[in-house]
Order: sequence, then C-alpha cells, then structure tokens
Amino acid sequence: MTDNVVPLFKDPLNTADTIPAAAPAPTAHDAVRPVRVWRRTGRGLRAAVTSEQTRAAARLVARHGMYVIGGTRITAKRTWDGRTASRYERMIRAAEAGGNFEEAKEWEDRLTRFRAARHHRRMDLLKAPQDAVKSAAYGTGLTAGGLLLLGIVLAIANKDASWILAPIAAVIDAVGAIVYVATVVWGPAVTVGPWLALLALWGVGRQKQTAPQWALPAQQRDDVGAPITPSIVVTALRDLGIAPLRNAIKEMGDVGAAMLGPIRIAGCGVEVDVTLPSGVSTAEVQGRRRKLAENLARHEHEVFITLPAAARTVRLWIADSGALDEPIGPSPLVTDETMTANYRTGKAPWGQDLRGDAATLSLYQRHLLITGLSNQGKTAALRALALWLALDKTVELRIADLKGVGDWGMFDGLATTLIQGPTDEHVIQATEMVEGMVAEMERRIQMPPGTVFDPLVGIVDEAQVAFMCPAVGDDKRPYGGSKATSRYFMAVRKIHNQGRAVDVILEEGTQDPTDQNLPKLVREGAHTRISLALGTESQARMALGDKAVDGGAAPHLLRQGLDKGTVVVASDGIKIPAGQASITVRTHYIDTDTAGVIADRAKALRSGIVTAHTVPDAAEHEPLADILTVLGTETRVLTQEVLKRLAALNDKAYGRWSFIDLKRVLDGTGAEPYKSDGRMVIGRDRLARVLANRPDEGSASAAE
Ligand SMILES: Nc1ncnc2c1ncn2[C@@H]1O[C@H](COP(=O)(O)OP(=O)(O)OP(=O)(O)O)[C@@H](O)[C@H]1O
Repeated sequence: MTDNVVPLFKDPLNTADTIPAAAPAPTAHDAVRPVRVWRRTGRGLRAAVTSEQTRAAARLVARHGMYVIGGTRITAKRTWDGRTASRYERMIRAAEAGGNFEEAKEWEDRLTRFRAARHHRRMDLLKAPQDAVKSAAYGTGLTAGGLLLLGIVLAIANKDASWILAPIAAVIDAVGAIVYVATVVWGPAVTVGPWLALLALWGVGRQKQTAPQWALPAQQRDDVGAPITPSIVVTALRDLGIAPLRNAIKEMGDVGAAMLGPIRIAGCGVEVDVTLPSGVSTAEVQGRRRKLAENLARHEHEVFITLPAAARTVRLWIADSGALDEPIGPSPLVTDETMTANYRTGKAPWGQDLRGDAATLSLYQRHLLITGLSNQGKTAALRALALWLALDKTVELRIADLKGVGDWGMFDGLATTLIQGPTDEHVIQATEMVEGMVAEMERRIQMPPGTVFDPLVGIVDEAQVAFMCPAVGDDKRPYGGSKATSRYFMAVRKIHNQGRAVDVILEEGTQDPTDQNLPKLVREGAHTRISLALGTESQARMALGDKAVDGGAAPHLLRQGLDKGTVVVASDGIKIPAGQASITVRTHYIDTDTAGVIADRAKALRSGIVTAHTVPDAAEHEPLADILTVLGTETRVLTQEVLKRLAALNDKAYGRWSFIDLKRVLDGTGAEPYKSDGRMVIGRDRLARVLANRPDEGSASAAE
C-alpha cells in the first residue's frame, strides 16, 4: 500500500503494525474544548458590568439623580410646610414622643394662631375678585386721568394741542415694547427655565446630601471618623434596635434632633446629652454601646455612655476617630522639677480625662484600691501616686511589692520599709508591715483628741499574693485567706475601719480580681477604687462597685494591651462630672528610670531616711545601734525625730517608745540627749564613739 492510500478497513493480517506500541499522551491542545459563544458573551458582560468604571459611572448617575429627587422632595416639603399646618403638627408629635408636654402645648397654641390667621386670609380671598375689579377700575381711571392732565399741561406749555395725547401714546408704546421683549425672551425662557429649576433642585439635594451612602464617591463613602452631626446621632439611636426609641424617632421625623442637647467639643471628642423618649430606659441604651458605636462609625472603646443628673438622659462622649490611641504628654511630676506635694490639700497630677482636662486625685484620708489585668499599667499608675506623695516630706511611706522585680526599687532610701519579693517569706514580712501600721494606728487613736499626725501611707502592690498565701504562723493563724483569723486580711480590715481619721492609709494594687484574691470586705473598704482593663463585667463590679458599673463605668470594655494606663476611677477625690459615678482617666506614664529621678528629688527633700528591707523582730534589736542607724548622716537629730524614725524602723520594738525609754538606754553611755538651741537632741559622733569603744556583746533586748 502506497503512502497516499488511506485504508478503510483494518488489515487483519497486519494488526501489529498499525497499532502503535504505546498510545501517545493527549496534548494540552487536545484538552482545550471550544467555549460556547453565549458563555463567552456572558463572561464579557459580567466583566463589563462589574468593572470599577461601570460601577463608578452607575454611582455617578444614581448620586446626581438622587440629589434631584431628594431636592424635589425637600423643596416640596418646605412649600407644603409653609402653606399648611403640618409643621406645627409634626412638632407637636415630636414633643409628645419626647415626653415634653410643655413644649407640645406651646406648639399647639402656635397652631391655633396659625389656623386663625389662615381663616382670615381665606375670608379675605372670597371678597378679593370684587375688590380687584374695583381696584382695576379705579387704577385705570386715575392713570388715564393723570396722563390726560399731564398732556394738557404739556400742550399749554408747548402751545400745541397735539401734546394732549402724547403721554398716553408714550405709555402705550412702552407697553408694546415690554410685550415685544417678553415674546422674544419667552421662547428661550421656556427652554432654559426647566433646566434652571432642575439645577436649583439638584443644588438643594446636594446641599442636604440626599444621595445614599453607596452612591457616594469612594473617599466620601468611608465614613469612619466622620464628624458627629445631630442627624448622625439621631440615626444611630434610631437604628439601635430599641423599638420604642425607633418608633418615637420615626414619629418625630426631621425633628428627632430635638432629643439632643448641643453637641459640644470635649477634649479629643464631642459630648452630647440625649433626652430619651418616655418608654426608653437609659440602661437599654447603655447596654447597646457596641451597636451605638458602630452606628456612629466608631470603635466601641471610642464611645462612652454615662448618666448625667437630668432624668431620662444619657450623655454620649464620642471620641474623634483614633484620638484615644494617641499618647498623652508627660506627667507634670516629670516636667516640673520644682514640684512638691501636700498630702492634705493637694491633688496628685495623674493624667487627663477624656475631655482632655487634667485629672488630679486627692489621696487625703482615702484608702485606695487599684486593680486590672496583668501588664496594663497598674504598678505604673500606683507608683505615680506614690511618687507624688513622696514629694510631701511629712508623708511616711511603707511599701511591700509582692512581685519584687524592682518596680519599687527607687523607694529605697525614701520609704521607711521596702519589701520586695513574691515568696511566702515576703508575704509574712508584708503582713508584719501592715500589722505594724495597725499598731501605729492604735497608738495614734489613744492620743489626745486633736493631735495632728504625720501621714503614714502603706502600699502593697500585688496584694493578691498576700491573700492567696498558704503560709501559717506559729500561732496557727494563716497569713493569707479571708477568715477572721487571717492575718493580712484582718490587718487590712482594721486599717480600713479606723486608719483614715488618724492618717494611717493603705493603698493596694491587685491583679485580675476574684472573690478569693480580693475579698469583698477589702474591696469595699477602699474609698478610692480604680480599675484598669478587666476581663468581665463581674470583675468590673468587684473593682469599682455596683453603683459605678450601673452608672456606666466599664473597665471591662477597655482594650487589654491597647488601653494601657487608662483607668476608670470611682472616688470623691477626683472631679467627676455631676451625676456620673465614675470617670475615665488616661494616666501619664512614668517609666522606672524617670521614676528614679523623681524619687531622687523626693530624697533630697528629706534627710536621714533609712529603709528597712525586712520587718525586724521585736525580740531581736539593738537600741544603740538602731539609734545610730536612724541618725543617718546628720550631726544631731531632735529626740522626737529619733523616736519617730525608730518606730518606722521597728514598729514592734520602738512603736510605743517615749523620751523616757530613749533616755534610759542612753543614760550613762556618754551619748545622752543634750540641749541644742533649747531643744533635746542626740549627737551622732558621741554615739558612734560609744559604740566603737564598746566591747562586742551581741544584740540586746530593749527590755534589758
Ligand atoms: N500610662 C501608661 N501609658 C502607656 N503605657 C503604659 C502606661 N502604664 C504602663 N504602660 C505600659 O504597660 C507596661 C506594664 O506596666 P506595669 O508594670 O505598670 O503593669 P502592671 O499592670 O503592674 O503589670 P503586672 O500586673 O504584671 O504587675 C509598661 O511597661 C508600659 O510599657
């Protein structure tokens, strides 16, 4: 068979030759199947319809179309409102829906007056045709007569009778000219007029932004951070999902904004009071904070809902978008190097409230509790207050930091006691420190009424470690827990109950509160309650109390990790807007190094402070050595001051000492108290000599 002959039948004899050894793999070309025309057309159409240009064009057409439609609607409504009583009726409905019956009555009076005036106008209109005919007849007669008279005067003046009709002819010519001009202008006016009217309607619609959001250009469509206007607030409230509120706002129509007070600039946001219609509770609005924030194109943390004094009113504070994430400036404690403090009359500069005003906190005779999740800035916030207190040299600080990573290290040489560490041993020392404060408190309480005491402020950071401590003392009393035998708990309770009046104050910082690590009685014993970001509302209630949370305090809505240093405060020591139960403060951050600089300034204001790093055992002490220690570097120190410093050094041993005890241990040593400038003092050099020459006899008890 030649090459150009195609066999129609398989050659049965030569099958092996015709069957290829292996079938060739199908090529890519073989796999491509032709695409049907209708499918290709469909794809093309879809691409064209969904392309960004097409969508932009559709939006453009819809937008400008809606401006015209909206403008027409608004103009028609205005005209209708101007001619009918509908405006008055709408205002009455709005006032009634808002529960403002006084205002409703006022509008009703206005409506009655409007109807009476309209009735008069209509009655006048009935007589109008006769009046018009009469007026026209009089007018024509008078005008013709006048013109004729003018013509006669002109004829006499010109001595020419043809002047008599000249004025009338001139008027007829003028009317002719006007008619001529009108016929010329009419054609183009009829053509252009409707377009001008359309332009005017479009202008009204554009001004009032009647196009829907989706039809706006991309940059205007992104309404995140858009300025807050009454209509945005009213729409946000309407769409909250509270049926009575939605219905009332619908009833009110355009005048829903009557519910709002003026929108005021308040710090990095705006503030507006909303008087809710009857049937809507403030709690319902508070419970929908997230939805309200979303409706206002804000994040939840950027909207705060509080309850001012006025009934049925919520106060909304709405941050400028992103403004809360901007840092606030440095603390005045850092910038003002000359700053000193006054525990009694002063207020610690602490941060800024949301309105951007300085937030200052009085610590005078108020026990304080600050809680928050871990790493939210609790220690920094508490330490900032302690640093301010340290700038009042009359304040004695005793500090136990039960974390002990050096956050409070700068108080070495400033606080009279500084315990740093997380172990049971540290808890035992912290407990003894607080018990020492109790002893001092009881001593003060027994002093004659009216005695003025220097403030004694105890600070326990990470106090939850103390409450959770499993250690039990020799007397079988546990250090931790919240039983009547729990030592830390009972000491704290005693100070909470009686310390305030004698200026023995306790400030505690705790983490992630629970009923176990922060017992109820301890929470409620604090006058100033502060919370950083927390996990749940029930924790917020533990931290700040039910009253504050019911009044809108929401530390559980602060963002963990993002709102570091932002605190919600319930206290009468800080200025809280009338009617509110709490205030949100963004605290200034003072880092550990800067805190060291401020602490150095505080140390320079004081002298001779010796910090005890453990609470000494009353049984083991050496009075002469201790006196030398508390004299510090000063040449001589008043005996009264020595007694005070001794009590601070070892309250158990020296807390009840008087001048007699001091004299007793120094008598016969050669370092007895002596008079200097008329006051009893103890000289450092004399005592140092006594101790240097004394044979080493170990420690002695005060009782010896
Ligand atoms: N006011 C503030 N502003 C901004 N950032 C802050 C502020 N306060 C604290 N921070 C940041 O938070 C971090 C943790 O602060 P801090 O140690 O005070 O938290 P804490 O709540 O005490 O932590 P922990 O519970 O673990 O002891 C700081 O290192 C700092 O970066």
